[in-house]
Formats: sequence, structure tokens, C-alpha cells
Amino acid sequence: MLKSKLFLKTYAGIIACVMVFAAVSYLSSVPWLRDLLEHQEERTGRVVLDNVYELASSAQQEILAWQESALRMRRHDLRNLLQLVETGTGRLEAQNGAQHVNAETATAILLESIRLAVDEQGNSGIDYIEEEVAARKVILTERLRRHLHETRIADSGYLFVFDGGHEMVIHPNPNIEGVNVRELLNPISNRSLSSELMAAADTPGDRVVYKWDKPSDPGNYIYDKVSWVRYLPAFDWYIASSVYRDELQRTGDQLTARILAIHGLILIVTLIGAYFFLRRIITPICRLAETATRVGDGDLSASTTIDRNDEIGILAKAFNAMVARLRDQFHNMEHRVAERTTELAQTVRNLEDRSRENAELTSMSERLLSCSTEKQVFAAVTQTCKALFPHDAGRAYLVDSDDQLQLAAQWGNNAHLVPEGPAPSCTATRFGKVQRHVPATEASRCHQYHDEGVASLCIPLQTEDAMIGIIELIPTIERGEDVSQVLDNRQPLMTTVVEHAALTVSNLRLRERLRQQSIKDSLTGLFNRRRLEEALASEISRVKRYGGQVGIVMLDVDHFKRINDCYGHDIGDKVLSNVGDLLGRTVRREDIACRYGGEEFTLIIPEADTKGLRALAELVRSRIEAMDLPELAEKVTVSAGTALYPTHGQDVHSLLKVADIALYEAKQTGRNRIIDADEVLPELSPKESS
Ligand SMILES: Nc1nc2c(ncn2[C@@H]2O[C@H](COP(=O)(O)OP(=O)(O)OP(=O)(O)O)[C@@H](O)[C@H]2O)c(=O)[nH]1
Repeated sequence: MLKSKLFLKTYAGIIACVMVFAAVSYLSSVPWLRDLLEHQEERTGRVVLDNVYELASSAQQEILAWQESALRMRRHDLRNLLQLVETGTGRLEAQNGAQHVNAETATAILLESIRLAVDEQGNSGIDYIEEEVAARKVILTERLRRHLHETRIADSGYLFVFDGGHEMVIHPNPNIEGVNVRELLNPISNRSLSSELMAAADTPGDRVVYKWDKPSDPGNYIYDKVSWVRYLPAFDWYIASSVYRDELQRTGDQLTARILAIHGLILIVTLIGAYFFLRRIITPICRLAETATRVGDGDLSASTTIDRNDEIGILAKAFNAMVARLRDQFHNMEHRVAERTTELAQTVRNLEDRSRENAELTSMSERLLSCSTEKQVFAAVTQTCKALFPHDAGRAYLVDSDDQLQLAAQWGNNAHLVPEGPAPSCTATRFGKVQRHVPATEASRCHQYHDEGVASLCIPLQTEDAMIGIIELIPTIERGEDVSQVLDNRQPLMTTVVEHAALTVSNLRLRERLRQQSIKDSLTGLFNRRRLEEALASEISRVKRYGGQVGIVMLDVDHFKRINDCYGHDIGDKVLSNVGDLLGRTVRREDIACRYGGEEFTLIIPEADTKGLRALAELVRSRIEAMDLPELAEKVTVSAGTALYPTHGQDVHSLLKVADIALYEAKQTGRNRIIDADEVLPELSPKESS
């Protein structure tokens, strides 16, 4: 709590506000109140003085009134006395007239009358009045003294009376009464204090301020005293008050102390109250902040334990609800991320599978490119299928020349398959469409599978113009696996494999066809001159390596131009075709019969000797001559020249040239005959060993 910046700032703010308020209220009220109370005390002191003055004044009035009354009575007595004197005088005149009293006697009688009158007046004389006035003044003085002794201004302030002669009449200190205080000086002005008091009496600012000592600090004239003075003229009295100024200010001081105490108390109460108030406000805010920090650090299990029925409680509940929602969202997000991760992993696995499959397909494509036979193609297919579907089995069938499916390759465990392969009624066979067999499904029941649990995928090897075979995949179905799903998974990849295989087989077949076309003569079905030269070169190489001989027979149809001319080109072609056919049938398997060009033919006879070569040439010639062509009215004959490698030539062209020379010789010497190279070029023939 005390570590909370919010608390410290707020608390410091409250303390500052309270202190400022206290200072402002103190400064704005206390000096004013002190002045007010001092004036009030002064006024009270002044009222006391006025009351004493009024008292003395009324007593003075009473004495004066009594004196007036006494004097009035005295005047009345004097008038009575005058009347008495007049009466006495009259009586005296009468006696005088009657008794003839002399003047001295008359005067004595008159004085005696007056004495008697005065004696009758007794105590009502002037002396009595003055004495009575003096007595009354003494009584007044005494009564005033008692009163003044009982009267206090503030704590120790008092009143005193001195007369115009500076003599102290009444003073709380009896020792000073009767003392002339003229010489008592004001320490400030250094003038007679009594004179200053007299001067100030009953003036507008009728007070005198001076320094005086204190009973507790005698002789030290540093304490302010204030005196007010009023003059009582009848008695020539100066009634004055004297009070220490600090006593006048004491009430203000006490009030100041009390205000300070109240302010202090308010401050303490405020501090304590503010502490508990802020604690109540800031403690939950601190908890909220701590919880928010934990949430910010990722701890979504954090929650405030604030249970209050106010705005902070509402805030805490809203915060908890917000965190709970965030937690739910986070968990949902984590769940979704986990799902996405799983999907991603699956995708990666799929991609890896696809990549592996692509690599296998690429590898298969490379292998297929290097295939020169269909057997190699199906070996590559088998290898690829084993790699792609290691747990599956399969077979490959090729359509033979009789349109029958013949097993070309197989892999995996095919024990459950019937040996004869797909039936002609199979959709894959009949329509060249993918055939799926899902066990226990009536629509796809395949006759091959006696086991109802075997699933299969038959994909036709389809070229542009024909169905050349079928590849059949028998997947291993795990327990609980959906067969259709498994077939769906296998079908695209397997289709690609089959398409590659079909394309390769198709290419091989096309290549073979093109090769055949490039080396064969279309009219006779024999090899053409190009193939002749290749084959002869090959045979010469073989003889060079392994020894032996190669014989060639060069044949030319005699007078073929005449046949063309007489029977037409078609008949000429037929003659050529028949000659070619005969040559093909006459030579051995290892011999090569070629159409050299036009009506010329050449036979390559490996491992031939002069004799055998001549015999073969003769056999051919005789069979051609024996040919029966109904369109012709004449026999077809051929002339031939033979030559032997290495006897008559060291290479293809020299050998052919020698044979051609022999042929030419046969033509020149009558046609329908055989001429050996030895006959035309005896210098080339081997010398007979003698
Ligand atoms: N029908 C047909 N005629 C061909 C073919 N190739 C070449 N010829 C013809 O064969 C004839 C060959 O004639 P020549 O070279 O004079 O030889 P020849 O008439 O047989 O005479 P000799 O060889 O001396 O017996 C030419 O008229 C060619 O037009 C072909 O493929 N079909």
C-alpha cells in the first residue's frame, strides 16, 4: 500500500491541500480574531473604567446634591435667622421705645438674640456641611477603593485614582496611596507618567501606552502596558486603568492556540481519515493494477478478488469478465492454432508425401526415358509402385498381337489373384476406363477376387489410339479404413504412373515402328540400303574383332525396265515384292536381305566362304527364275556378283564396289548368272597354296 505511487501522490496531495487550507484559514482568521479580541478586551477594560467612572460620578453627584440640599437648607435657616433678627430687632425697638434702652444694651440684646437663633440652628451650620461632604467623600473613596480592589481588567489589570496634585488616592498597592507620583516616569517618553495620563484624560485617543515591569520580573521595563484615564472634575480625580497588553492579547493567544490545536486535530483526523479512505479506494485499484500486470505478462488465470458493491466492485467484475473472455478467446485461439498446426503438419506430411511421390515419379520418368524395351518399362513401373505403395501388390498386363492380356509384371503378394487376370468383360479391358473393386459392393464385384475382402484398382494403359494393357493395384486395407477412400487416395498417383508407363510403351512402340520404317523397304519388307550399310559395317567390325568372313551377294533383276515398260509399274512392283519375299524366305535367320535400291538387292551372309556364298547365290537365282508370275509372259531372272570380306574389300564401300563389279560382269556376260569377285578381280583372290 505504502509503495503505491497513486497512494503516495494522492495522500501527499490531500496533505498539501489540507495544510494549504489550514494555513489560509489560519492566516485569514487568526490575526483578525486576535485584533478583534484585543479590541474587545480593550473595550471591556474601557467599560470597566467607564463603570467606575460612572459610579464615582454618580456618588459625586449624590454628594453634590446633598451639599446643595444642605446649603439650601442653610440658606433657609439664614433667612429664618434674618427674620428672627428682624423680629428681635423689632422687639428690641419696642423695648427700647418702652424702656428706653440705650444703644449698647440694645446691641447686646440683639447679639444675644442672634446667638440664640444661631444656637437654635445648631448643627445645621456651614461647618457641618463641609464636614459632611468630606465625610461622604471619604465614604465614597473607601467604597470606590473596595470596588476598585475587587475590579480586575484581564488577569492582573487594575484601576487607580490620583488627583490633580499627582497624589495617588486609590491604588491596589496601599503603600502607594498618598504618594505623589509626579516623578514616576514613562520609560519610553521619559516624561512623568501621571502627567501623560492627565494629558490623555478624556481625549479621543485617551490612552497611554508605556513600558513597565512585572511583579515576576521587577525592574525590567519591557512589558507593554495600556492605561485609559478619565477625569472627575468635582473631586479633581483622575480615574485610570492599567493593564498589560499581553493580557489583553491572551484571549487571542488562547484562541490562536485553540485554533492551532483544532487545525492540528483536523489535520491528524484528515490524515488518518484520508489514509483509511485512500486505503479503501486505492487497495482495490492496486490489486486491479497487479492483476492487470499479471494478465499483461500472460497469466490469464489472474483474477481480482475484489467483492464490493460500488463502482470499483463493478470495475473489478468487468475486468474479471474481460480477462475471462480473453482467456476463452486465447484458449480458443490456442485450440485453433493447435488445429492449424495439426493441419499444417498434415499438409507438410502430405507435401512430403507428394514430394516423395514426385521424386519417385521423376525417378520413374528418368528410368522410363532410359528404357529401350517394354520389359524394362514394366520393371520401372514395378519399382515405382513398390516405392510408392510398399504394402500394396499389383500386376501389369500387356495386350498381345492376338488382343489377349498377357502378364508382363507383378509385385507384392498376389496370391489371392486368379491366374488368368482380368476378364474380357472387365470395364477397364473393354472401355479403357478405370475399374475399382470395392469388396462387398455388388456393383463392382470383380471375377478375379474370390476373397470378398480384396479391393483393387485396374487402370488401363491407354495410348492415343489403343488400349495396350492394364495395370492393377491391390491396396492393403487396414482395419477400419474406408476402402473407397483408400482407392481414392491411390487412384490419382497410380493413374499418373500408368499414364507415364503407357506413354513410354507407346513411345517405344512408335520408336520401334519408326526405326523399322527407317531401316526397311516398304515395298519388299526387306532392310533398306541404310540398314544394309549399318549391318555390313557391324558384321565387318565383328569379323575384325573375332575373325572369320562376311560374304555379300549383290543381285539385280534382269531387264527390269522392259518389265516395267511391258507390264506396267504395278507389275514391276509386284515382281520386286515377290523377289524380296523370296529372298527373305531363302536366307537364314542370321543373314540379312536388303533392297539396295531400284531393282537391286544385297544379301549379307555372315560366316560365309566363297563356296557357300556361291551356292546361296545360285540357290537364290534358281528360285527366282523358278518364280511363277501369272501376269508375266516371261521368266524373271537375276544376275549376281559375290564378294567376301576381308578377301575382296576392307570396308563396306570397297566390298560393295567389288560385288557391284562382279554383278556388272554377270550382266555383261549374259545375265541370269553369278560372278564371284575372284573371277573379275583375280588379283584380289587369295593365292592357292602350292
Ligand atoms: N516398277 C518399278 N520400277 C523400278 C523401280 N525402281 C527402279 N525401277 C525401274 O527399273 C528400271 C531399271 O532399268 P535399268 O537400270 O535400265 O536396268 P534393266 O532394264 O534391268 O537392264 P539390265 O539391268 O541391264 O538388265 C528403270 O526403268 C527403273 O525405272 C521400282 O521400285 N518399281
